[in-house]
Amino acid sequence: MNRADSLVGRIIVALDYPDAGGARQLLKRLEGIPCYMKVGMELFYAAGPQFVLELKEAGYNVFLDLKMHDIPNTVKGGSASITHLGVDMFNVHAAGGRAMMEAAREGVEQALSGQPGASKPILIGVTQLTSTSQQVLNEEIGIAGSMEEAVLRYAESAKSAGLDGVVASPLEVTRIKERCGATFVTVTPGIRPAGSAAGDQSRVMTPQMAFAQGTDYIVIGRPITAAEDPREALENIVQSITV
Ligand SMILES: O=c1ccn([C@@H]2O[C@H](COP(=O)(O)O)[C@@H](O)[C@H]2O)c(=O)[nH]1
Repeated sequence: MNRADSLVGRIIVALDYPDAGGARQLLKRLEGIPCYMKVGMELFYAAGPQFVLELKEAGYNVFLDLKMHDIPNTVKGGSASITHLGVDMFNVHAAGGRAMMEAAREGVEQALSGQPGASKPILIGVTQLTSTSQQVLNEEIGIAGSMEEAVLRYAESAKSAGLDGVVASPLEVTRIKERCGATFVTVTPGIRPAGSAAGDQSRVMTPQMAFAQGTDYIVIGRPITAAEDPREALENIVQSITV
């Protein structure tokens, strides 16, 4: 496998569509490119577990981005159900606290104990959404201090609960790795190729810079899905990170 191939597998394309039909059209255009696929709330609530299974049958690695945030017992059950689906990665909100994150991990373990040979999904905690700015964090959400401190607190909490990593912006990756270790996985949305609109994202970086910071996975939606030619947009991103 060359460098470009291995990096493509670390690009997660956000399939933010209102139905399976829209997502299938994009998959057709990206056919043969072995990137990760992300199913979030919009698509999952419309197309359900069946679409996740379809992606798995087509051979994709799948990140199920449902950001669970509920009482520990409920999250444990949700986590077990998601693990039964056979996804490769899923997440919970770190804001749910340590007991909730531990329950998520227990849900995974419980599901795997009934499925010998099944592979363990990467379980990650959402720190601060990449749409959240420093001002919103302090003035609306009411968390004092810097964004970096807030993200690092959640990252440490996720690590102590036994999670595999976190979702954060690429701006925080270096400090997360310093604090939680190089193998603690970072998954970073808020990715914008040079010249593309930030939209509702606040903490953004280019794909090339994000990988240079040491991120493990980048998540990209609209710069690909809203492009006139999504395949060309993805190929340009791949080229930008391999030069
Ligand atoms: O902090 C977070 C957590 C998740 N996301 C998700 O990533 C994609 C980003 O899409 P773009 O179109 O590239 O902005 C989207 O599915 C979000 O739900 C995030 O952006 N930030």
